[in-house]
Amino acid sequence: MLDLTFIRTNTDAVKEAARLKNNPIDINALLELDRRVVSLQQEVEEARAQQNALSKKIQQAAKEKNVELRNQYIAQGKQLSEAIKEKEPLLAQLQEERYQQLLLVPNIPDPSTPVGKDEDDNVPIKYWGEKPNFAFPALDHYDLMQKLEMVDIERAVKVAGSRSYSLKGAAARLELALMNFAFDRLSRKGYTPIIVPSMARDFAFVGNGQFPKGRDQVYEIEGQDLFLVGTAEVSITGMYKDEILKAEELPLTYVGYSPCFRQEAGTYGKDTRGVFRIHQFNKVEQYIICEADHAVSVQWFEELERNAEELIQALELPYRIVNVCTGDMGDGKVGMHDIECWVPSENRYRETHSCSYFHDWQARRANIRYRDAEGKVRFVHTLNNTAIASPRILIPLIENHQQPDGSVRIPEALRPYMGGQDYIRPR
Ligand SMILES: Nc1ncnc2c1ncn2[C@@H]1O[C@H](COS(=O)(=O)NC(=O)[C@@H](N)CO)[C@@H](O)[C@H]1O
Repeated sequence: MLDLTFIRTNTDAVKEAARLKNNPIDINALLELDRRVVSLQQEVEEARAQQNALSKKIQQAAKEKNVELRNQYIAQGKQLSEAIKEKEPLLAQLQEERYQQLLLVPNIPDPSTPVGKDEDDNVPIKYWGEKPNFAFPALDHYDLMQKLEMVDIERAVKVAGSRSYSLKGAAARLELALMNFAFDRLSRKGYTPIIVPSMARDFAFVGNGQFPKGRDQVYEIEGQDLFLVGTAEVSITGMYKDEILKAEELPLTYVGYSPCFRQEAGTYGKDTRGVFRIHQFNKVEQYIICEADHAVSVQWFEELERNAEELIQALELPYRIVNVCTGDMGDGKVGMHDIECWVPSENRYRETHSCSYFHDWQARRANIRYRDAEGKVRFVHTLNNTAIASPRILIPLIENHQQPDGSVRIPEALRPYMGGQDYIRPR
């Protein structure tokens, strides 16, 4: 959410941001509604002020035993309270409408963000690693996982419907190994490990930016104010709602973990093979709450990205980084980079990580503030990046490290988390 004063005084910049982000919000209508709220607010406040003045006059008239005048004032007072009683519900309704519209206003993208319509317009900014050159007929992740008895989709679909899966054998161990590997590396950097609720209340999704717009992607728990999170990011943002942190407590650096649940509405027929796009997965998440300073946010954005690169390089996976364009980045982001790992079977890079910074767009929605060095209360800045999301990461991991004999090499960095195992071999 943006500050209303900012929208009033930077209307063109906000309209441009909405245009660039394919956001249909009508800023003129919002400002018209805002003007109605402000003027109605003034009317109610004036009426209240008159009421106060009147009550003093009533007391004065009573003191002077001027019954005539006192009754006149009392009658005026009655008219005023009638007027206020009629205006207040309308004011409350217009304020709620204005708030709901404010939630739909996008953040202003950083000038370094490429202008574009969708992911095809994202701009590659870095490549790392040698793509494997297989001297044998390489298999895709699903064939490999089936041959190595690492997955059971049929029975999972029987239990949970489409886009479900079970990880078996080495894949089940790989997932936990990867989660631990990510937790270890980030804890060593001083990030606080935290395993957060995967169910959260409505306000956490509003604060994070998933509601109201992305509601169709979220599973709801019938009859309760509880929804399944699509990312630990939602729970961490919600944790700090309405808090005022001390400057010396910042930055908060979390390495979070949660199962993630996503409806994937609108992706029918996309990535239906294997485990690329599923309804439930596990993710280790990097999350930062820092002071409200652009340069500080950019520093953390760069650190979060470097952390993920370190993990991917340790897994020996070729990847590239793309600067996500305005049309693909979503409402809340100021800047966003996706990391895409090489998937040999598709002969292209596929997204495995997403790194974003928001300035105070989330903090304003979740009302997360801090008292700065001068004692001024300000909204914090928030950022997040994927550390490891599985089973998505298993796809490049298994495909890139497959061997001519059908085995899969486990990268050195991961072996300590796999009981020292070096290869996954067919039985
Ligand atoms: N439906 C899905 N199936 C499998 N993996 C997914 C799915 N949706 C997202 N992911 C994985 O989770 C990563 C992060 O998801 S994201 O929506 O892009 N970004 C976030 O959730 C942020 N909180 C950063 O992690 C993706 O890059 C991808 O690796």
